[in-house]
Amino acid sequence: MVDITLDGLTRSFGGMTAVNNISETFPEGSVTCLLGPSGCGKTTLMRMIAGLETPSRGRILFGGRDVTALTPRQRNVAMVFQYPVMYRTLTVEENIALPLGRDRGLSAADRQRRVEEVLDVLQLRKLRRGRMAELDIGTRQRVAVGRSIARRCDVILFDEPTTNVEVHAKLELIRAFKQFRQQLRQTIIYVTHDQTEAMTLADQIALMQAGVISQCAPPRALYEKPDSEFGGWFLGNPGMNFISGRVVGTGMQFDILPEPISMPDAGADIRLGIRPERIRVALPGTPGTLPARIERRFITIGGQYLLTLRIGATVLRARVDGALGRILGNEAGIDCPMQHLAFFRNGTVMARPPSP
Ligand SMILES: Nc1ncnc2c1ncn2[C@@H]1O[C@H](COP(=O)(O)OP(=O)(O)OP(=O)(O)O)[C@@H](O)[C@H]1O
Repeated sequence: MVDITLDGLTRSFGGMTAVNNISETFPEGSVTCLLGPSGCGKTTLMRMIAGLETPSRGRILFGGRDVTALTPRQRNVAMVFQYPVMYRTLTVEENIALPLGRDRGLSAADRQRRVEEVLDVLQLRKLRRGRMAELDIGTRQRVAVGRSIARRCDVILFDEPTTNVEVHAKLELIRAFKQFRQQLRQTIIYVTHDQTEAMTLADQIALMQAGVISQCAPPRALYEKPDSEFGGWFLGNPGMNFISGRVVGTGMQFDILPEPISMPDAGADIRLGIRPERIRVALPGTPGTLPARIERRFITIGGQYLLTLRIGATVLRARVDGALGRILGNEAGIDCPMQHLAFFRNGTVMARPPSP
């Protein structure tokens, strides 16, 4: 097992910088998801780690060894792409075994043992004699994963492997991924723009924006304590609410709070953030709540309601369970508990948030 260190890694294309001076370490045996909006540099970063793209500046180290100048094979990495690269006329078993043939150090018995192990872990045993051409894309992708893990590389890189897979096969693939993760602890980098996938699979998420990693943290920590408004907005469906306030004396007044907050360095550049599910919504007039108008509502797949609320000049979104959502009219009472508030100055979380 190796950890992966990026040291000032940069890649420019002409005047455009796709990856900008990234320094980060991904621990050995962990799954790191590179997550971010389209064009933020995820694929370019992954291709550099793979050895398919040459950095303009900076170094890549595997377990402390500088691999920047090495080819993908010399780096001992395996890759799984959006479109699995397969030999369509070969069987599942033959496809998994193929890359093992290049390993001269493996005996025929060892090779077979590895294939059997992969067939078990990915639940492909029944399909072992099936030809690739006959399989759906989700199963083909599972075989591609099998090929990558059979080689026992130090590092496996996944580039949006579930993008073209239909939803049921996708769940199957994710289940298989988690299964082999428990058994073989290789270091994995997984590129995705699907936050649910990242939250499910990752030990840590490297959230990218415009060529940099804006935050790298375990999924829960990233969700609960984003470093930036970008993190609060990008994660969550819908993302965090951001609310501007008014400076009053030595504090700030926000429409969603009953009292001004004392803040010696108050300023219009400060915004308050709260996640939709952290807002307590109650029947109008409930003690401890402020009156809010319900402007819109719709029911979500899980049966919850997503409400658009107005309170003074502030509009925010909140989630409520179905039972309450059904009986609410046009008014509600809301309470935004202090422990669920985040404060941002110019888009960056404040190191010392104010207290009430
Ligand atoms: N070979 C290239 N030549 C020129 N520009 C490139 C090249 N490869 C990537 N870029 C640019 O670099 C930026 C980052 O691209 P990249 O594919 O890494 O982003 P991404 O986050 O993977 O996006 P997506 O989620 O859409 O795949 C984009 O603006 C892209 O147009």
